[in-house]
Amino acid sequence: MHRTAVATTLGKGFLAIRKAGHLCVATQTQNYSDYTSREKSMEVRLDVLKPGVRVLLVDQWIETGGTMRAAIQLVEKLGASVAGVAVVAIENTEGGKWIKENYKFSQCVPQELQAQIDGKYLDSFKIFNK
Ligand SMILES: O=P(O)(O)OC[C@H]1O[C@H](OP(=O)(O)OP(=O)(O)O)[C@H](O)[C@@H]1O
Ligand SMILES: Nc1ncnc2[nH]cnc12
Repeated sequence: MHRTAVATTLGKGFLAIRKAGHLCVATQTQNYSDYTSREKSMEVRLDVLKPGVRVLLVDQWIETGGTMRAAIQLVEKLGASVAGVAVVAIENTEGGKWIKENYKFSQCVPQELQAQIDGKYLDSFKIFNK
């Protein structure tokens, strides 16, 4: 949902990378595994990403980094380039660190809340226990 808001705010086009099997046009597929350790595939239509196209990858959360790394591979396999990675939250994992070290990166969560993100529990959730 927020991906489309980001595209609109930046005045750029939006392209969805989807769970495999949902698109009815020719696609490029990328296999990957995420925090569930299950084998998954994502895909993107073939006719948009090409050399010269710059892509800002947007997602809510990076845990192992498997999903974002697969999206990066998909974009790069088609010859486009990753302009940056923007997420709401990123965990301080090996995969998370790799993304931050290798790509222009932005997250919404401030540094002082990082320990809560890594613990997967925000103090603000406590209000729901009242
Ligand atoms: O870094 P990783 O270990 O790969 O995990 C991150 C992915 O997991 C979450 O998606 P989720 O599986 O909850 O699916 P959804 O947000 O599309 O419902 C999140 O939005 C990322 O896409
Ligand atoms: N949206 C999310 N919230 C918490 N942990 C996650 N791990 C992967 N995605 C997540």
